[in-house]
Amino acid sequence: MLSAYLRHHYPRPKLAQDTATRSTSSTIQAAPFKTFVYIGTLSFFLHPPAFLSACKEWAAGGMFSFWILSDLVIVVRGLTGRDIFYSKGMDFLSGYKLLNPQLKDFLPHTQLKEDQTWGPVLASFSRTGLLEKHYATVLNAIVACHESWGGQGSVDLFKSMNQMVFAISLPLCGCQHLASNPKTVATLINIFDRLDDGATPSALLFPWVPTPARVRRFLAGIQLYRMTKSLVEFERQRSDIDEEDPLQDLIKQNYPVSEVARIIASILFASVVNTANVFAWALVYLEHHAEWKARVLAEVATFLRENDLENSTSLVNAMAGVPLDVLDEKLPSIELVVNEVLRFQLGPFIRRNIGGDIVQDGVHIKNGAFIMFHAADLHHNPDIFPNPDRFDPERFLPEEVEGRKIHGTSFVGFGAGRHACVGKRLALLEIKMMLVLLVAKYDFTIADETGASLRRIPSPNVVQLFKLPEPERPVHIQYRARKGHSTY
Ligand code: HEM
Repeated sequence: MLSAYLRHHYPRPKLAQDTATRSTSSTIQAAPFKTFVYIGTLSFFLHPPAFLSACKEWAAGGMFSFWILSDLVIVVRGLTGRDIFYSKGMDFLSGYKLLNPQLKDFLPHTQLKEDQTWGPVLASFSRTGLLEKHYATVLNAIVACHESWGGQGSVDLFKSMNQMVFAISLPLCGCQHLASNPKTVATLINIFDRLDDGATPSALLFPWVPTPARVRRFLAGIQLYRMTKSLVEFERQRSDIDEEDPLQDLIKQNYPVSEVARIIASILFASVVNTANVFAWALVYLEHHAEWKARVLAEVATFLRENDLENSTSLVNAMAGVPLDVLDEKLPSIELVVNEVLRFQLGPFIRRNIGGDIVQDGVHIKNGAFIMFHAADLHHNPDIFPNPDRFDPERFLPEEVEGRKIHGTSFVGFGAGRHACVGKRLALLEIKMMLVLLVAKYDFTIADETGASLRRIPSPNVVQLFKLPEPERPVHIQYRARKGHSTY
């Protein structure tokens, strides 16, 4: 009711003179939105993705700006926008902190020096050396999920992939001790669901109001702190200390427990949200494009055969013996599909300009302003990706990528520039492991929640701006163990 009232009183932006009380004093046209001194542009908070797409339509390819509380956000567009966004002097974290209340609470609080970032600490958790060390544990975590599915049935695809990636990520985040107990894993998943719940920009409004979702998040935070505290105490007493262990590193540097909890939480968020949803979307797109499904399955069959995994007495043991480099090189088609999924589904990114005023192509961005750039400005640009609505993973064949270099950075599925994703290799390896074990054990199809085949690719439900969305309606994976499948 409230949102209907607000929409009635503050309708979609129209092409008109700015009525905002503040002006950007730049050459970027300030959006003609109702702007409130203490809130900013109200319609942004009601439904951020809908607001942004309405603005894009309104601004017809041009740049526009709006207010979040007392901060100006400039949406930079096109290739000029890309150049501004990926230029020097852009702060990565303060942008996400501005808009994502969940991050605001869960990013480390320790003050860093001017030129420091959390990147190296976070990157230390995504070293593939860790994956090598925990290879068998990761494979066993996938198998444990399959065992909970049984030989035949149907489960919610996005939910179960989230559970699977969560279980894989725990040992890689230094929580191998917690990962070994399925009950603890279930509790942690529940904590993260509650932390994620209600993590929309609207939570920035009236943050003092204790809505049920906020109370749940608060309690989940305390529970996570307690679990991390016992983890840190356990790790402190361990005698078999491993020099390469990033959690041990943090403990040695005497980070407070609350800070360790926040670092582990941010790593788990970074590694789970995108990896799980990308893999789930990839299976959905494959279901819709039979020729690609056949191609991916054929590659897995060849991989199993070439590595003598087909008739192994224990697939997990045999697969743990396949070097990660081999996994990197093989199964190229699923990588092409993952890139194409990201090209379709990725949303906006945000930064804060802390490097002084910028003037480029007549656009003036003041120091301190936030800037947003939508991946679609590159990914759906027909000059860069001809016929952009067509699903065509071959766009990512090496020769095609080479041909696009004349455009500069054209694909940002794993980010670009100084904040490119540190977990890309890890994510692709995890996706390949999940794919191989899935195909080795099951025949599967993707269906809607009633069990009917998908007639079209489901619409994404874009609730959070910086997270790969899930579909509007649940999608299921229907599976049946293959006759004579490899034993785990
Ligand atoms: C398919 C899965 C993944 C996708 C699509 C993905 C995508 C991205 C993108 C687009 C960015 C850049 C964001 C920006 O420019 O604002 C990024 C950054 C980052 N990603 Fe990923 N990511 C994935 C998996 C992972 C995993 C598994 C980890 C960790 C273990 C991870 C850790 C990070 C970190 C720490 C950054 C920030 C780097 C920095 O601060 O410089 N990501 N990722």
